[in-house]
Amino acid sequence: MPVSDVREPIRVGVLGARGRMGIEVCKAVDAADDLELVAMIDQGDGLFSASDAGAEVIVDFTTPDVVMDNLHWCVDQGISVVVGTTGFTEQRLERIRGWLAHKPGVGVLVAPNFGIGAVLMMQFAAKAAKHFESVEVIELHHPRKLDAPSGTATHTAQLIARARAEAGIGPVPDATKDEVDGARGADIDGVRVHSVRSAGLVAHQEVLFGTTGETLTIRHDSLDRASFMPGVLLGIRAIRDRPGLTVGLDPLLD
Ligand SMILES: NC(=O)C1=CN([C@@H]2O[C@H](COP(=O)(O)OP(=O)(O)OC[C@H]3O[C@@H](n4cnc5c(N)ncnc54)[C@H](O)[C@@H]3O)[C@@H](O)[C@H]2O)C=CC1
Ligand SMILES: O=C(O)C1=N[C@H](C(=O)O)C[C@H](O)C1
Repeated sequence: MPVSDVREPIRVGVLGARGRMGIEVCKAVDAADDLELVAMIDQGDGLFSASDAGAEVIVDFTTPDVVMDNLHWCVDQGISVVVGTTGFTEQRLERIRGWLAHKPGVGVLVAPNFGIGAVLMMQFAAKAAKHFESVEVIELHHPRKLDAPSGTATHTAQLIARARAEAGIGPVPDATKDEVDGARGADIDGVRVHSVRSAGLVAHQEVLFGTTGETLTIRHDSLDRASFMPGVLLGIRAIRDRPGLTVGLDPLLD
């Protein structure tokens, strides 16, 4: 191979490196020939060790309450970021766009779910949405998850709501009066979302559609956190060539 074709490995830092996802990401980066794990940072470690180590891409799997500060710092340093942490509202995404406007070479990927099957599940749900009058989302996760509903469920509900609005479908029919708060789940843009937490689960979601005489259930199961790694590695490899904000893994899979 000519010398000019040999690319240096991408230098990667991981935030939340001692967490469930962080540990898995460190293993996956370490095992990839074209990536070099240069910084493993968790709570209490300084972010500066990532820039000192020359990280070119940082992966963030931390918590919704710290991720914006982490991201702001990375963008300020000119480091591209792959973010799996949840808690992203449209207001948060807009703030990131504002930071990136001053850093034209920097890319940020925010993906509610890096599982390829989960991305397809969301796409299939968005496609099915206009054909069914009823829809509910049920997400099921391990009991140590800090947030509810999951980022994936929120994103799915938003996609479904947008597809219904574009197709001119009215509200989901529902004559039920809540006798107990929460019995009908959370309302996200008019779509009911139910959160189940149980030992033994990792990350799962069902989207249940219904119309006259038929139902359609679209279900995805992440049985192991290894399921997220192909998507995370894809993001790391792509993000330096995608300046600005990318939301969701979809454009990288096309
Ligand atoms: N987008 C996706 O595909 C996926 C997203 N997630 C999301 O990723 C996030 C992390 O999930 P888990 O790994 O299960 O949680 P976890 O609680 O196991 O790990 C979070 C880690 O972040 C660390 N941390 C907290 N503050 C920090 C800071 N300021 N700097 C550096 N590290 C800090 C914690 O000490 C902990 O080790 C959650 O928001 C979860 O919903 C989880 C799985 C897949
Ligand atoms: O906390 C988790 O575990 C997961 N979080 C993400 C979410 O909230 O959607 C992705 C996946 O569901 C696993």
